[in-house]
Amino acid sequence: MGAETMRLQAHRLACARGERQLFSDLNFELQSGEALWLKGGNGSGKTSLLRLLCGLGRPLAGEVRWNGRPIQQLREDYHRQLIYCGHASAVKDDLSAWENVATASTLSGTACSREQAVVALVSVGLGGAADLPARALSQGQRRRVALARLAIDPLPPLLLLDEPFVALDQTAVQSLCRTLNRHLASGGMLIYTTHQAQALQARRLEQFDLDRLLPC
Ligand SMILES: Nc1ncnc2c1ncn2[C@@H]1O[C@H](COP(=O)(O)OP(=O)(O)OP(=O)(O)O)[C@@H](O)[C@H]1O
Repeated sequence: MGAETMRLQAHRLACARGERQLFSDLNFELQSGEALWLKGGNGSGKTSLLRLLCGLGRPLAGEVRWNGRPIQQLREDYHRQLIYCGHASAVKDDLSAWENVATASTLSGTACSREQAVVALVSVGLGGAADLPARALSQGQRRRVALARLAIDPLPPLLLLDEPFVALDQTAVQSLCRTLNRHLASGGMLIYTTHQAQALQARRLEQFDLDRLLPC
């Protein structure tokens, strides 16, 4: 990741879904080694905000900036800087668990062998399912397949994780926390949602509660 200081900024962001405006004038800045915990009740806009931050959604107003430049200008250059792990895990039914991990890693710029993918699956407690087609896995297991990508180094600097701890047992939660803490300690950045506090360590760990934003 290098010693370069990275910076993600949300600048006066406003977001609407359907007829409803979820938030406006939302601002924050995140730098290397820092984490942001997005809090808020169901429907408060956490997923919508993560989608704006990774460029999958367009804000009603304001902009997301990476190292001072709007992400709309950076496009692929920005996408290579991040992993977005959404609610609905992007796992392909026809591929085996290890093929899913290797494909996700390769597509995000880190070549991955079968052996590396299996080691990553072991770290999320799924080593025994490496050769099973994803369609044969439970929702929790599919989630672990998606998260196994995070166990393959090097990771891009920015991780955007929507409810990463859901459906994981205690061992898998601890393993994921270790991975995320390593990422933060090496200068990576993390934005995540969760309804349960986790033992994450960062140079700065901010909480942002979408329920506490002023009504639009
Ligand atoms: N595709 C869509 N079209 C219209 N409205 C949507 C769409 N997706 C989400 N919404 C609405 O936007 C609001 C915020 O949804 P969002 O998924 O961002 O909330 P959340 O905080 O992530 O919720 P949860 O904790 O339940 O995952 C909700 O009221 C939801 O109904």
